[in-house]
Amino acid sequence: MKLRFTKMQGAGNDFVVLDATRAPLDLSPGQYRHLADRRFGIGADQILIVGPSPAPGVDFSYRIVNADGGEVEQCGNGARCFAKFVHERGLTDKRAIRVQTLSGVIEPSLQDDGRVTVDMGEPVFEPGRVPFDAQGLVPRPVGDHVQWPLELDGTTVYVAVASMGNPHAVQRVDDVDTAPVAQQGPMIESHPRFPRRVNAGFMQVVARGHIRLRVHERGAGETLACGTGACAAVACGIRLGWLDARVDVDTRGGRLTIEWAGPGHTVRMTGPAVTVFEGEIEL
Ligand SMILES: N[C@H](CCC[C@H](N)C(=O)O)C(=O)O
Repeated sequence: MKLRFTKMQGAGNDFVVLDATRAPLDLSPGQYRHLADRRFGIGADQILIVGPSPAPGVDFSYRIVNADGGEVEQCGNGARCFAKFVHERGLTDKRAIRVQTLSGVIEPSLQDDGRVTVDMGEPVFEPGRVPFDAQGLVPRPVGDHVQWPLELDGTTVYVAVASMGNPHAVQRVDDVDTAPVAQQGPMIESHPRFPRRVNAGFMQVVARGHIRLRVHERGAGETLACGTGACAAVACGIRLGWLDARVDVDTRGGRLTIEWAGPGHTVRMTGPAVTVFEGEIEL
């Protein structure tokens, strides 16, 4: 079958976006993997499937599938690209759009400068809800948060854990450029203490309002940017006492700005969303 798609990127995190607002699309994990394949398919970190409104008061739904074919709960850079997509295709004339995801309703809004701001909801830190199995571990209190020791093949790293709808484990490093992302990323992603696996963040604190971040993503490997990873890193960094309420996050693919006023508040993320090309693929 012929499948029309739109290729988009948000700070270098790239997506194949499929319009399922008029007709349902149900591809297999193998077909999603093929679309994401950078040699035999189109190439992308994630596939986004945009669907019609699932309920009154919500404008659209959108599903996220990682390059490995697994469906996941949330995607921050994808949310910005979703908003640009529905606007550019005339599927809505709203600038603030409510969209249902597996982990709840989020609200991207298009800014005058072309960037998109998304209310990403509240971060969750309770280990059992990340989910992270903290059984038998002694946490290290830092600020008003904790870091957990994670045994990685002989070395111990200390991570803060948080969920933005999807799971994140964030560690502080001196320099992201020399951080062991390639070695530790896959070990953290599949560590047995994360029953749903996890996105592994490596954060360098440049100043209280500025970090550099690399993320080895669950189901996709290291991406040039991870929106939910930036939200999780900043929320943990604020609670650990290292960051202020507004932080510029420099990723390898571009800059995101994250704001969080602390527990009881939602996290707001602002960043770019760009359509690269449209095409059609024979599936
Ligand atoms: N790899 C993530 C999904 C995509 C998140 C990322 N691309 C973002 O911008 O938040 C996970 O398995 O939870």
